[in-house]
Amino acid sequence: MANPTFFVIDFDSTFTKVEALDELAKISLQGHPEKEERVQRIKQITDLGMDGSLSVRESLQQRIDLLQANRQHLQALISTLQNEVSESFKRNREFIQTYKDNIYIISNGFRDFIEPVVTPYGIRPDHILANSFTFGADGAITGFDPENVLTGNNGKVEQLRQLELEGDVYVLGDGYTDYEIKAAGMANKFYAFTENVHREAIVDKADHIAPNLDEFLFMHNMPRAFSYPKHRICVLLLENIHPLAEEVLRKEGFSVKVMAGALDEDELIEQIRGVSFLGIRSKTQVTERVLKAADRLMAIGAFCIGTNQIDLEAAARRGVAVFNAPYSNTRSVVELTLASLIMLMRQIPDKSSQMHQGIWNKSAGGSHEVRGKKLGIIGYGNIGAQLSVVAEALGLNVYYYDVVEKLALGNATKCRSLDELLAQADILSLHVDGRRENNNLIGAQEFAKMKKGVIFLNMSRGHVVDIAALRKAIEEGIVGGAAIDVFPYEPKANDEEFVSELRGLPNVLLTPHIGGSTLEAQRNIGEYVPAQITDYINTGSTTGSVNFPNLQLPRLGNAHRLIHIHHNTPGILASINQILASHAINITGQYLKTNETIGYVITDIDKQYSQDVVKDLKSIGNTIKFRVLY
Ligand SMILES: NC(=O)c1ccc[n+]([C@@H]2O[C@H](COP(=O)([O-])OP(=O)(O)OC[C@H]3O[C@@H](n4cnc5c(N)ncnc54)[C@H](O)[C@@H]3O)[C@@H](O)[C@H]2O)c1
Ligand SMILES: O=C(O)[C@H](O)COP(=O)(O)O
Repeated sequence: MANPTFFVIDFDSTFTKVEALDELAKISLQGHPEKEERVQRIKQITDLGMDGSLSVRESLQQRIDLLQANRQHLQALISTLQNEVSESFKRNREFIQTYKDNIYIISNGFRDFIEPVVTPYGIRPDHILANSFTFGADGAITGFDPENVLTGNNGKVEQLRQLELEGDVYVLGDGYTDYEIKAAGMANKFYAFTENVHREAIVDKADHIAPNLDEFLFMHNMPRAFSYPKHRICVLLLENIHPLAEEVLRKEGFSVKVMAGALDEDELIEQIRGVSFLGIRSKTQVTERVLKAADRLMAIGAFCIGTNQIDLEAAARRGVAVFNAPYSNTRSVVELTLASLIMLMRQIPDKSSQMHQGIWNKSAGGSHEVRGKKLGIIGYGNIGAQLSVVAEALGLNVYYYDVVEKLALGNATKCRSLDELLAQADILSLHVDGRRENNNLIGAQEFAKMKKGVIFLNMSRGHVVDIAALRKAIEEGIVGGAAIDVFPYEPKANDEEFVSELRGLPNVLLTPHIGGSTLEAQRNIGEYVPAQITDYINTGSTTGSVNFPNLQLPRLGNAHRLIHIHHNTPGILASINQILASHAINITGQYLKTNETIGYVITDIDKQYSQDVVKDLKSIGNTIKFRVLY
């Protein structure tokens, strides 16, 4: 900053999360018969003072009269306040220490408790301007020093005037008396500090809103704990993601918007602007068009297993990392698959609906045990393999087919081709992933190769099965029963009708894509994906990403981390290092990994460097994204 700049910071509800006199009331009125009424009354008086509806002097005297406090209570108050320092002040000590000669705490509160709270952070005692209590002979607080300029109306303004600061003055506070300083022309700008309280009347008058100290320091490019304030990171969560995800991400400090259903392409294009992290499930299609419109997108979290709904390649090309939750609902799908196949083997869908119509049809006809039957698993990945193990425990003989080499678990038998599997299975269960090549993997030709009366299940993706061919196979008796959980088109939200050729067919169990929809699975996913995303945003770690090279990074020590994402072309690492060398920068750690699409370079460097380095690094050819972390 060119001019000397002075920072005037309020104490109550700004430096600390709480109003000190409210806290003192809780302590001093302990056991008092009117405690609750008095505490409430004191809070009301505090608010009236903050809004500017009551004079400072009246507000102080009325509260002191109600408090009945003494010196001992003050000791307890100081301990409370030391634990209640605002989080963003706690983490930004470096700013306070660097600018200690330019920072003033100006408060209508009392030096008696302010000084022990703020000086450990580096605030100079002579830069604390506040009131002071008067005490009786017995140690009781009787009032305040009436000579102190801060007891009067416009006290903070008067105090500023007396300081005769020469330079720019920025005021950071949550109350009316802080705004008054700017209104009186004694400050260049007033920042409404809303980390602890959001007073509409004050926010309306402010030049800027500072949701925390991080924002203020970011705006002025001053030493700070976070390179980028977290509340500026916008998260959009769609498709009824478990509320735990929202809770975790909010706690992390991000701004979170939640929407219940899925969005179509155009709707998503409208919503995606400004979003840094998008959370979806299986329904929302993240296409190249969506990614093109995403001006700030850093990461996508698929709060499910499948990621075929996302154009992973296009996301990588645009430097957007994608994460999912493998294994998290695997067990849920396995349980539903097993339950469904038993139901179908006993013709329960029909029996149950007959019962609902009042028809008692007790008969063993067409009903079979699963024990000893051949279960054919198509796709022996995480779900297929777990199904294999649990199904064997039920006495099923497991056969499987996978496009990649997979070792058999337990007593399962590997088939060398899909046809080999289709020809012998009594029950066929699909657990392939939703890659494009699997479109209509099972159609008329495949049904024709199956045993007559086969039980057919699809819990993978809707487009993997030709639905018209399945309907025909059911009508012709090739398929003796089917459980279908996924469909080529699925309703966007619960209020949309489900339309399908499969409705009304005998011994067909239709479920609304709920294979992974158990509270256990959704809770796990709600916790797992936000953890991955925050790790990526906070440290650059890409462990578990499905489209970025996977790099697990050490915690950032006393350094800044440069994150460089580029198209995978030769020579980028050399260019990065040339630039760092030309600026004589000390590298404390460096990591590189590439995949077919992108290269990911992490460089930890000493904290002292000129901003030209950042400019130079951003201008390296083939750079996709660059950010600095600390
Ligand atoms: N119904 C639901 O609610 C639900 C829940 C979870 C997962 N799913 C779906 O299930 C799929 C499988 O999940 P997973 O965790 O087991 O995934 P996975 O990636 O571990 O397993 C998929 C397996 O299918 C194999 N495969 C792919 N195409 C094949 C083909 N044409 N023929 C034979 N094998 C093929 C792969 O090689 C892989 O081994 C997910 O991709 C998702 O689409 C659905
Ligand atoms: O891929 C998955 O995990 C499943 O298809 C479940 O998707 P959902 O979260 O949309 O139910």
